Amino acid sequence: MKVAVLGAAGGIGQALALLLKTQLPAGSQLSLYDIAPVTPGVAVDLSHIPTAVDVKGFAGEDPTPALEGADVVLISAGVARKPGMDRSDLFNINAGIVRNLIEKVAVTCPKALVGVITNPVNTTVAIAAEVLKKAGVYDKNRLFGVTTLDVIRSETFVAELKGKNVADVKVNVIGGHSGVTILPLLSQIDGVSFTEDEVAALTKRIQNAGTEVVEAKAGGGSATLSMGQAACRFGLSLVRALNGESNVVECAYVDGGSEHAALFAQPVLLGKNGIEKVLPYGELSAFEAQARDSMLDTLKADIQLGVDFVK
Ligand SMILES: NC(=O)C1=CN([C@@H]2O[C@H](COP(=O)(O)OP(=O)(O)OC[C@H]3O[C@@H](n4cnc5c(N)ncnc54)[C@H](O)[C@@H]3O)[C@@H](O)[C@H]2O)C=CC1
Ligand SMILES: O=C([O-])CC(=O)C(=O)O
Repeated sequence: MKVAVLGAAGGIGQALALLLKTQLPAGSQLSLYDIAPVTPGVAVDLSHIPTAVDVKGFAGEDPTPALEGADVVLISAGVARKPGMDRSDLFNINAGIVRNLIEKVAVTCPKALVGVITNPVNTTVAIAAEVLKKAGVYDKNRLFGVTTLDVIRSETFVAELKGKNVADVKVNVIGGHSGVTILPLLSQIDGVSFTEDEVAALTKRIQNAGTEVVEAKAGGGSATLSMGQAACRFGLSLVRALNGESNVVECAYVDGGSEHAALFAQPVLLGKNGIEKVLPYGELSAFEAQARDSMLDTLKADIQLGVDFVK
């Protein structure tokens, strides 16, 4: 199994690479790529950790050597927010970065499962899909926007608020990955109930959690460590499914035939070819149904921006 991380010298990339080095199954290969010249050194550093995961690092303009033979590609290359910015403000720089990287994926490892972390995810996944279509290698079951951070935040905040063991709290988050498009399905959590005020406040906190980190870091970037953990969880789920494990389910932002938008985050069953089945997200409360419906204009506009960028 070979996992490639693009953007591997960055805040997310290094945290993710560390977690993968310690948690990938024995015999896996970890391939790190970044334009930053330090990247081979990041790989040497990780290679001193005693696990049976082989790490190689690549820098420079061309990601091809890092992508050769990759089964899973996780992309966190690009710029991060500073206070006062929206995720959409990252579009100008990150759109081109994702397009260029996916062009290489399309040529070098078109069958890989690709997880896009780079923001604005609502748009960068649309860009990735269009680039893969143009190259004639698009398989909607193999492309994912990584929204796992919204899931782990929801689980953490709910456990904190309700005094639960976080290991027992499971939350699905649907929609997209920015502001009002992030919709945690709090009404469905087993054994937990909320007042209307709690639902409103908690939903808002989850939607603004990225900004909470950006402001706390005060110009030093956005979530990197929690995102490293989230991306590791998602990447390991892809690996487990590729290895034939059954019942591997994650929420992700996918082209899953949603009635709501061309790309929509919801739970998916993962298998050897990526998405095995898009799962229904279940019944919504009145609050959630209203929130879902009112996010759709924003989500569709974000997607269209990506489609237009490639055309
Ligand atoms: N999906 C999600 O839930 C989240 C997404 N993000 C996004 O992830 C991205 C990365 O964030 P950080 O790691 O904190 O940023 P960072 O600035 O620490 O790292 C980004 C890395 O990308 C590299 N890079 C830039 N252009 C590249 C290219 N063409 N090819 C390869 N590498 C390239 C840089 O050299 C740098 O090492 C941002 O767009 C951020 O908004 C951040 C948190 C959560
Ligand atoms: O908010 C940001 O810019 C980074 C991000 O996507 C998150 O933390 O959810």
